[in-house]
Amino acid sequence: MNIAFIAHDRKKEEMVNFVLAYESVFHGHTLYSTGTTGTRIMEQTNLSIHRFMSGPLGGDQQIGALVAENEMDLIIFLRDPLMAQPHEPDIIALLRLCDVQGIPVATNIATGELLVKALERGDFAWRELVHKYKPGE
Ligand SMILES: O=C(CO)COP(=O)(O)O
Repeated sequence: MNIAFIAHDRKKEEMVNFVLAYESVFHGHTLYSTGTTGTRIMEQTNLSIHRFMSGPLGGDQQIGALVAENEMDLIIFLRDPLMAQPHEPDIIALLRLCDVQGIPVATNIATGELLVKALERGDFAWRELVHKYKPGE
């Protein structure tokens, strides 16, 4: 599965702890992130992550491009609901595209945990079919 991690600054520690807790589940998947989030996770885990640009510089949009192509299977996006972000339009656009494609996206740790347990259980197998039967391929 293609999985993306994104966390706003005051949520980065929570993200690192979350990924550490489920590191064994994430091994074997293809991992993506925005720039700083990925750096922080890689510093503290043994996971290899493809890092896009930092969020304010376009990283959310780069992940959004994969969502638009229906390539992303799961997104954990720990947003900071108490701080305005300069790139708020990019964030809204990413979440909109997730709704367009029906991509599971967690915006807080509680939902993230449920989705990772579902991933572990094999509940995401339907996404294999999405990849297999993509229109035009
Ligand atoms: O701003 C972000 C998401 O909107 C996250 O970007 P960074 O991971 O580069 O901090």
